[in-house]
Amino acid sequence: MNDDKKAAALAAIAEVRDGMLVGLGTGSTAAFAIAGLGDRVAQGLAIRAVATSAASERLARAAGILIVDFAGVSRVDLTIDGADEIDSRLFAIKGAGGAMLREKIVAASSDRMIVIADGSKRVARIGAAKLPVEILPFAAAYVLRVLAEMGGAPVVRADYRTDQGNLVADCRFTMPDDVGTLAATLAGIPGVLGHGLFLNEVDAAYIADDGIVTRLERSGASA
Ligand SMILES: O=C[C@H](O)[C@H](O)[C@H](O)COP(=O)(O)O
Repeated sequence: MNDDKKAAALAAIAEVRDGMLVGLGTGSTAAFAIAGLGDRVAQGLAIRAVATSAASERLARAAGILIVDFAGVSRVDLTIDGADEIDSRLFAIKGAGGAMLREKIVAASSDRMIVIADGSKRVARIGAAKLPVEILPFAAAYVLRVLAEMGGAPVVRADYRTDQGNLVADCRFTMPDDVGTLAATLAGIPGVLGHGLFLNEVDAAYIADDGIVTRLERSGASA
């Protein structure tokens, strides 16, 4: 599985060119991309990067990648990130590592966003993975009530805060056909700061099975 994570990551970082501002994802698959980019930087690749988590920022700095503060960045050239599930529509569930809020912001700012994954993440339709929801602590009881009333059976991660100091509740919704309505409803709950449904952000996916990397493009093209 790790070999496939690495294969997908190395295929995706081949898209990174000199001068790019690169969004660095979070998680074990993104870590392979960060390490691979570090190797290319050591060989002369000139890039700057923004990180979607404190953990990825640490990894990137240790790998010799120049990190800039995303607060001053309005546009990223290319973001490479992992996912917990991805389907052929390039709908993804993210956030098992709790980084989905920053990940979605950086993805939204990116001209191109690539998901990298081993084949275990590829599904016919997203929905089996837990759907993480980031909650302002002040709003916790109210938001948890609403999520429960929506059928999400929320479970708050114990002893856990996001990089922004917020709570995460993992939900189990029966994924409707109209998943966009679920995404919009969740985003509209006062006190919800973000959630792990990525429906519009992913432009391409590199998915590796037994060393064979398949590229899916939002247009439907595959290589
Ligand atoms: O919050 C975590 C991120 O969304 C990760 O990109 C996602 O959970 C995939 O992580 P991994 O590559 O470790 O499976």
